[in-house]
Amino acid sequence: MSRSTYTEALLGPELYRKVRETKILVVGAGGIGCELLKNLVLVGFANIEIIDLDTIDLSNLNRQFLFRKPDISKPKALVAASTARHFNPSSGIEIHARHGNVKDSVNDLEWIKGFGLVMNALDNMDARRHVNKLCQAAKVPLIESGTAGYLGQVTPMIKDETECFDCVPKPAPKSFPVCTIRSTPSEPIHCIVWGKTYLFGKLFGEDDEDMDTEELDKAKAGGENADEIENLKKEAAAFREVRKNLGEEDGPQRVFHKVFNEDINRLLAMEDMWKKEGRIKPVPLEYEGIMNGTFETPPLRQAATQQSSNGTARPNGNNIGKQKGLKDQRELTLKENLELFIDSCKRLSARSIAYPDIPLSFDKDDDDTLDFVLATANLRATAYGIANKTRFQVKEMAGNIIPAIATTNAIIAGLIVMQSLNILRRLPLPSSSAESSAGPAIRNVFLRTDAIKPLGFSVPAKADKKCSVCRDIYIPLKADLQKCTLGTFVDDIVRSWLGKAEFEDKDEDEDIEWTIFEGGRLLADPDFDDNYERTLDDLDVKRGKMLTVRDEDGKYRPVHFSICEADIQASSPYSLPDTLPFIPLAPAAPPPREPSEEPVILDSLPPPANNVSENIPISSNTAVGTKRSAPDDGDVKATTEEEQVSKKRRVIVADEDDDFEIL
Ligand SMILES: Nc1ncnc2c1ncn2[C@@H]1O[C@H](COP(=O)(O)OP(=O)(O)OP(=O)(O)O)[C@@H](O)[C@H]1O
Ligand SMILES: [Zn+2]
Repeated sequence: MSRSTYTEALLGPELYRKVRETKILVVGAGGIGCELLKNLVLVGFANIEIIDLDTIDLSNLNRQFLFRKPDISKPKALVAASTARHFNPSSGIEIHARHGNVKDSVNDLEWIKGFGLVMNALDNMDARRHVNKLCQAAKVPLIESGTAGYLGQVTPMIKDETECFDCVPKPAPKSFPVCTIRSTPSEPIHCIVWGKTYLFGKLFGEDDEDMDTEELDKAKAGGENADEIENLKKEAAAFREVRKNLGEEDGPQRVFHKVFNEDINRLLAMEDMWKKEGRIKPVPLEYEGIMNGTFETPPLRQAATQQSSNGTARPNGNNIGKQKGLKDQRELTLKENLELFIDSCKRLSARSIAYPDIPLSFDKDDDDTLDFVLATANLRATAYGIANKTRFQVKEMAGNIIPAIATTNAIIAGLIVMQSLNILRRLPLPSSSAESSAGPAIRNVFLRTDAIKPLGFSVPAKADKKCSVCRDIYIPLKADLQKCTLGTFVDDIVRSWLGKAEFEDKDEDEDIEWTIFEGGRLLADPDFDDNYERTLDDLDVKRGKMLTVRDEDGKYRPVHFSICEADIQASSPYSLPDTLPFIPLAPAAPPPREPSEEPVILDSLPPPANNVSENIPISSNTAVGTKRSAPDDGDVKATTEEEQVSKKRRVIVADEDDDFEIL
């Protein structure tokens, strides 16, 4: 009896053949990816490609069971494949492992079309969106998944049948007004964000004066207190001074004095600022007093508001330090925080001096950076009468950690395989030319903390008609980029070829005018043909990118020509599909976006370590509101596609990078 006898009997010969023949792509070899790969191999999937950009870290070993200690620093995808292969040695399984970014240009539309089914096991929005777009463009079914602590989710996404990843608007990640962070914190998280994104950056990160000024000017324009903003500008200039002296013996002590004493005194001098209801004045910290135990710790703000404005002084924290328990889970005394501040400053400044060209950045797993943020946040919290946090808590909050639980990942990986079988039932055998059939219903599956019914199911929603990802038109364009000019693209491909396509509700004499974009760049429009002579290569339109074609009136859905590897046999510099697309009408333009209530936001935290859940919004690692416009490039108009479109239509179109979430 062979190893596959039972599986074959269970699935039936036809489904089992599909399992053997369908080419599967797994994106991510982390917590879910490792479990998934192991399951796929055990079920008998025989043609798998797995891609991951990362190498194995010690912290992965507690839940990514395809890895062992000697594998640390090796590429995840390669090790995962070589371990998993042995689980089913007799079955002729092929696992093609790739160490790389799924967003690399070689992973183009033609590449993704080579798969029968794609499974995401990712941890960030950016990559999820990218794979979603590729799958929608190529019409390849995608199973999206994620976990967050005890919660998890599996969501099949099938073109024209279910919503796609981008159909659902994503909530913006938590952000805070700049003045709350810089001048008037009221919660521990405000102090942590300040230590991690502001003070850390000022002392050890990239010193970007322009960005700083720009941020503060924006805050002022957005209505924040003008005096306060001027004050913050002075403070930023003073930082440049202390940063220079950080390496000296008393450098950290001078930073302490500036930040926790001088700057606080300066803020206190701004009487108006403290008149606002609910604001509690901070207390400047004193180095000598803390060190010799004479400094009187300010009362906690709850106590201060409940009692008189004088409040009751907190004990000096000397008893706190004697608490029992794990080292990381006990609260430090004020003196310990100060000592840790000085010590971590020294460690970090030694690193900065040793490698002056490499700006440091916060990493929850880097003890020096975590110690600095811990001490800084607690010192600031003390000055403002805010409760202190333990090292464990600061790590969790600063690292935006949602605990990754191996069992949750394992359950979700199992559910992905169950859904993949449902999808395979309706797909034709790769070796047959039949159309896909209406197979069993596919379901979104949720793992939740309900002891009676831990699994929930829902029928996937239909695609949102307005979704700019799954409702647009995608066309593979195999092009010799050194030969194909933009003029050829506009005249031969857009006007002649696409012009012959069927357009919904098009009048016979309607003459469509086109605008061409690549990502955020406007390359051509009816009044702008300066780039016509340039080749696509010269315009940096490379494999994996898309040339987007929009009609001037915004009547039709945009058409994206996805650049694929040139067909070497073709005599022409480009080749197109045999059939012309049908171009539907665009949905009505969205209403102008309301200005946000909080004019200036400070991006706070990086993406969480793990994935998704039913109710927990999880942010991307792309910075809030940043536009990835290309560098100015000759005649190319370096402006965003959205800006151009919105100018033309006088409609403000939401930048998709502003919206993150996860489902
Ligand atoms: N663009 C990408 N291309 C390929 N792989 C990616 C991409 N983005 C993320 N990944 C991979 O997806 C996997 C997600 O796994 P997981 O959520 O368990 O994260 P992790 O990095 O292993 O763990 P942790 O974040 O907790 O340290 C990671 O191995 C990561 O390298
Ligand atoms: Zn969609």
